[in-house]
Amino acid sequence: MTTAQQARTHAIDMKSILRDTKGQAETGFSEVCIRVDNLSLFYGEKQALHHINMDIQKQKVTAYIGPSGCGKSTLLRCINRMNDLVDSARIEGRILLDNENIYDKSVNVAALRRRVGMVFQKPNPFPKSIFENVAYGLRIQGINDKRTLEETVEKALRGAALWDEMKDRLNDNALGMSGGQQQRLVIARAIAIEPEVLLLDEPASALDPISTLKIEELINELKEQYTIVIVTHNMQQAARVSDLTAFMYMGELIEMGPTSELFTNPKKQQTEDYITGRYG
Ligand SMILES: Nc1ncnc2c1ncn2[C@@H]1O[C@H](COP(=O)(O)OP(=O)(O)OP(=O)(O)O)[C@@H](O)[C@H]1O
Repeated sequence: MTTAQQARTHAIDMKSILRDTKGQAETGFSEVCIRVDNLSLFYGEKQALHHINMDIQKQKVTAYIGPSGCGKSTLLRCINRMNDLVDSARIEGRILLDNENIYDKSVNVAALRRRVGMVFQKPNPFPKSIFENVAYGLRIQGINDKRTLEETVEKALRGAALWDEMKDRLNDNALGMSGGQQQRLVIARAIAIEPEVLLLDEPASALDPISTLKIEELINELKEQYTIVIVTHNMQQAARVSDLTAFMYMGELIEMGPTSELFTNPKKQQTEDYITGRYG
């Protein structure tokens, strides 16, 4: 197949994914949850994000796509100030969460991270029981009441579609779970403390296709309650799970819009080139 034919086939594939994906057609916008306002980020001298402006809608899934190194994870990590942990990182601009600048000096970063949970590419359960992994966030808040812990763990495991599989194994070590189960456990750990926002950094890239499907189904369910931002390398995945997609290139936000529109009718040539597989 020639490159042009491959690109056309790819575009047709994307259209069928979008057509088959329930709920994708509704582009009704909800309230703004997070406003990224003229955000730039520097690692030392190197500028990794350039004047990003973006609104993230409440209880929608927003996907960040773009070639490797374009700044997707950096931008994601800015939303719960994980970049504070990188000494060389410096930001300019603001990120408003429910209208409050999360970079304001008065902000308590631990409290912010309770409101904005994060799940990484590689599942990172603690070497503890399944129960204690999910209860962890409550315990560090000083909550040790047995009944409260049990209720919360059950609710979080149900929320992460793991309860039925794990209810008889709650005392087993979490490291004995499969990779897909571990990733859902980590999601359960994140939702146990009832954050408002969930940041998912390529949550399925280390998983097999069945576990990936489960994570995608879970994302669809979680958005009823949470605002979700997901970084993904996989455009089909972005098309399947997200309501809105942001395409980034070399630290800039090139285009953002309803996922179905961005994939079928991109406004910028760079977006079109990327989604039709011409680069990246
Ligand atoms: N801790 C760091 N220190 C210095 N530079 C960094 C750091 N983290 C990322 N970068 C650089 O910032 C740029 C953006 O990286 P980032 O990881 O955000 O991109 P990405 O789009 O998520 O990439 P990928 O898809 O490969 O994960 C890259 O040039 C990267 O090398």
